[in-house]
Amino acid sequence: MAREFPIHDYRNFGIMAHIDAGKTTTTERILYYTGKNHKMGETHDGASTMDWMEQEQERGITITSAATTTSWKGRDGKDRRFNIIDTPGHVDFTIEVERSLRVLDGAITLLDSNAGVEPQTETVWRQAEKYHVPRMIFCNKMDKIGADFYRCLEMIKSRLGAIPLAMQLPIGAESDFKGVIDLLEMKALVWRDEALGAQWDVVEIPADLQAKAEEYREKLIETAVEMDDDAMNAYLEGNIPSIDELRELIRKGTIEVKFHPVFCGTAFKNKGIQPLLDAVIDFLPAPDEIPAIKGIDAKTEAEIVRHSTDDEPLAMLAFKIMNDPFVGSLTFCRIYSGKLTKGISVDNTVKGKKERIGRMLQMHSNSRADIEEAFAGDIVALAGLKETTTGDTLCDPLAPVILERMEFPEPVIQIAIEPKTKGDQEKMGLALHRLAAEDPSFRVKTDEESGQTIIAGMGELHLDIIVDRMKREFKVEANVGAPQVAYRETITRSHEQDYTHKKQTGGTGQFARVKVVFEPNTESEDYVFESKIVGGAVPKEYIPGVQKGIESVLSSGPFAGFPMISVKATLIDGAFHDVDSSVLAFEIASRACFREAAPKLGVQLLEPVMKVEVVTPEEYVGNIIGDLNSRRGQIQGQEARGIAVVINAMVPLANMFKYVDSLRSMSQGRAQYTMQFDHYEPVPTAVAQEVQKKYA
Ligand SMILES: Nc1nc2c(ncn2[C@@H]2O[C@H](COP(=O)(O)OP(=O)(O)OP(=O)(O)O)[C@@H](O)[C@H]2O)c(=O)[nH]1
Repeated sequence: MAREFPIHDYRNFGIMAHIDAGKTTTTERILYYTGKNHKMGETHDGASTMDWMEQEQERGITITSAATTTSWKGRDGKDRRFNIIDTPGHVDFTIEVERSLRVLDGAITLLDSNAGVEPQTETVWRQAEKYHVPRMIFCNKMDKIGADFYRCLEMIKSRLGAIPLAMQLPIGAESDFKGVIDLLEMKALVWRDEALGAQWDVVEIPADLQAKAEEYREKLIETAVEMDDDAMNAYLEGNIPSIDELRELIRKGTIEVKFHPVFCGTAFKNKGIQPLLDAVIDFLPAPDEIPAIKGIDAKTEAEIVRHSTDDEPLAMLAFKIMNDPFVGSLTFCRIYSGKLTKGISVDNTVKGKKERIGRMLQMHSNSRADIEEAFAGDIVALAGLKETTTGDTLCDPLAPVILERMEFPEPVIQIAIEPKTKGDQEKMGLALHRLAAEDPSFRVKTDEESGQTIIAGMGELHLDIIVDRMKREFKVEANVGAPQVAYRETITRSHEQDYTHKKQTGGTGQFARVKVVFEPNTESEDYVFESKIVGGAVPKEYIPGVQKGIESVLSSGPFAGFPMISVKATLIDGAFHDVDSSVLAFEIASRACFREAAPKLGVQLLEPVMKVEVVTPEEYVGNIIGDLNSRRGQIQGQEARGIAVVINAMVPLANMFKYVDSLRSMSQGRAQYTMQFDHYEPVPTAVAQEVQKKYA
């Protein structure tokens, strides 16, 4: 089977919006117009087409597929393939959000034309900015009271620091919104009515808007010609580029993220969607128009690049795992290079495992197609993968590559969690298990002493979102405990300790003597054990007992019971008894030996320190820095990003609880932050004593 569409005719894009801007409505209209839909429904009335799971429809909840494949005819009459990738509504620092942004080549950002750029729009926007995703903007809800296209343009400049390129002007607004002026063609598109699938007439620009249209066309041309010196010089000499030339220039500028074409309409009243789809073809990039994906050779770790073509070896990225009521677990993958055929075996280079490609599906809005083969640029849903989790690379075993080197630091924060009703215990376990499979930075464990379920992750917000998803997606309500910092303990001094364990109460006794030097391991956080026994003072078979004995006592440090890191132990001498010595006796002796030594080792409490990045409008910088200082934070620097300011700081995790709320109130909701674990650092004495009181 050959490929259906050349790669140049693919558009893999997402629709990004804050809650309530109309993402669901717009996506539905797009799916309807792109012809794969047979039914149409409003959101929340129980019949919307994205709600393809029947029980979900009854509850009126939208479950979108991670990616929906459809097509649209360009102005040249030729079909293009669209893969519409779902972007999560929650924008936070979980791995999943980053992944979905990673696999799309371009995006449409929706604005509510009445509200303009809202704080949440800024969040979504900055996230996409980080990944350099080319974006167009659709000012939706032009039919709403208070809708103001021109204010939106202003806010794109002032709030987002971005350059808007108005491609259209609205004709009328609010209940009087009739259609749009196309500033390239200089024609008016007036919709006949508000029904779904309503036609529009292409007419002359209304006289009262002619001057304004000319003014904005000129602005458009001036911005566009900046993309090309020749075009600019020609323009300065009075030569206006042709419409096709302008399209090329705008395409270039959009793909290079120099500016953002802006459109307007109302998804709800079915106006303006089709021109937006034309614009996806005209201005958003095909997979072969963005920089090739980088990776490393799984064997040599040398950097390699994979281009968007079928001719290179297979390489794809798993970006989302979804549970499907019919097929079970589905792994959504984007193929970056090469071909994928049903039945072949591929390498999961991150896990070091093989996977067999069984059932392969392409998801449409209300149907799914079994496919035998897929190509570079495609997004496929694979059923029955066993080992693969979000973020893994699957590839040709003969050309092993890791597309993205992600290191997952140990979780630094944990909370105890229990279901609100006892009956939900099993459901909760299942839900947590699924969520952990999707997100490698999230862990679940059972506390051996208390039997409690403990969830651990990268931060408070991370765990909040997990609990929230459990409620929304798995219908399990849970009570959660207070978040706890994952402290560590270490030693700061060396000491040599001699210890003899002797127990002789009739029958076989126990005997072991060990002499151990304990010292800080300055090389790493690991526990290192070495034996310097010569001449059989401690027979070889007992030495693993010594190593194990010390290791077991390190899991709960003497200061407050936290795991110990960076300890080196060297066995230098000892003694044994022919009959009474055993591995167990040496284990017991070594444990006691460490306990005895502990008071002389200068045990110290360590806390996780987070690398925090705050992105904020300039006016809040002073307050935010002051607040970070009061949290024992150390400011590393600040820099401009667009019109926003990025503040970098190192802050102890213990002082970052509820930071999201403080930041929100300090900045009227306009600043965002991300944080990740950076290193462990000694806790100041006063704070350490508090911790000791609480935990020891
Ligand atoms: N007046 C007007 N209302 C709209 C338009 N588009 C969407 N809406 C309404 O806005 C509300 C939110 O629309 P959704 O499509 O559910 O928005 P969403 O962004 O998916 O929202 P969440 O699912 O909550 O994230 C719904 O009541 C829609 O009917 C529009 O063009 N005009």
